[in-house]
Amino acid sequence: MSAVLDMRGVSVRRGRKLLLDDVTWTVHEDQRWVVLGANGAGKTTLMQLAAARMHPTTGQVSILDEALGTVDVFELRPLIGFSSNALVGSVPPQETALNMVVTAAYGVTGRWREEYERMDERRAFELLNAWGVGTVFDRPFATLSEGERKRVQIARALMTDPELLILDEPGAGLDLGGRESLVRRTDELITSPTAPTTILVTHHLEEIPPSFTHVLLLRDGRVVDAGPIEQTLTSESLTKTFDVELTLHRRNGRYSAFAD
Ligand SMILES: Nc1ncnc2c1ncn2[C@@H]1O[C@H](COP(=O)(O)OP(=O)(O)OP(=O)(O)O)[C@@H](O)[C@H]1O
Repeated sequence: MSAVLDMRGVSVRRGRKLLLDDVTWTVHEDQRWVVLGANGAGKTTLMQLAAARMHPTTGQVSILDEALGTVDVFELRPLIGFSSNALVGSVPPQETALNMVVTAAYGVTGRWREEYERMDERRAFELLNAWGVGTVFDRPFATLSEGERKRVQIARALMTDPELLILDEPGAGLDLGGRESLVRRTDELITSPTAPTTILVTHHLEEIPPSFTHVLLLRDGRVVDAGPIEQTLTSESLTKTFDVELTLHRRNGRYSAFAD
């Protein structure tokens, strides 16, 4: 089984603050991971490393068999689909939904841009349609609802047909129907034969699609536990992670937790 992502003794320091502390984590090709942790636990920092957007202060990160620090990250990034709110700040006000998706391809096809443009646009449009936002393709991204933006961001993350897909809080700000539809679509996506290896960051257990196989629990930059979801996601591990007495409930492959 080959490792898509491998972190060994990874720490990230900013000033006096240790954002990640001695994290060791391996993600294999056929696995789908959920990352859970309280606000400020280090989840987004961990995803920035996994998406080759940041280097560790100490330790080794290897993505798709390339060691960070020895590889051109601009060659690596198109292989990684990254959906994160961190991206939204850099979107020009008039950028349309279609362009949000199509520009993700330029890293791969920029050299042949003139010839590939129509093909790229077609693919982007198909992805928008697949995620239920085909009708807003010509609207400025900035004017879309939160739910529509989330779907456009996922379509963008899939544009380059990535080998690793990272969804950082894709359900944040969605209403109940939007969340359920996202869970269903994500589940369909990741159980398809051509699905990329997927990592999902969430604050809400209800957002975990049933087909996720593994969980990593993070607290204060350290790994509390990591492993197969059925054994690792327990009332005890959640209580340790969130520092609140929690009881885990599981029904039809979906999860929820409540304070005692
Ligand atoms: N450049 C920085 N300098 C100092 N501290 C930072 C810096 N960037 C992030 N932090 C801190 O590192 C910690 C981890 O941040 P991170 O965004 O990774 O957490 P998170 O688990 O994603 O949180 P949330 O769930 O609230 O999004 C936070 O306490 C944050 O304030």
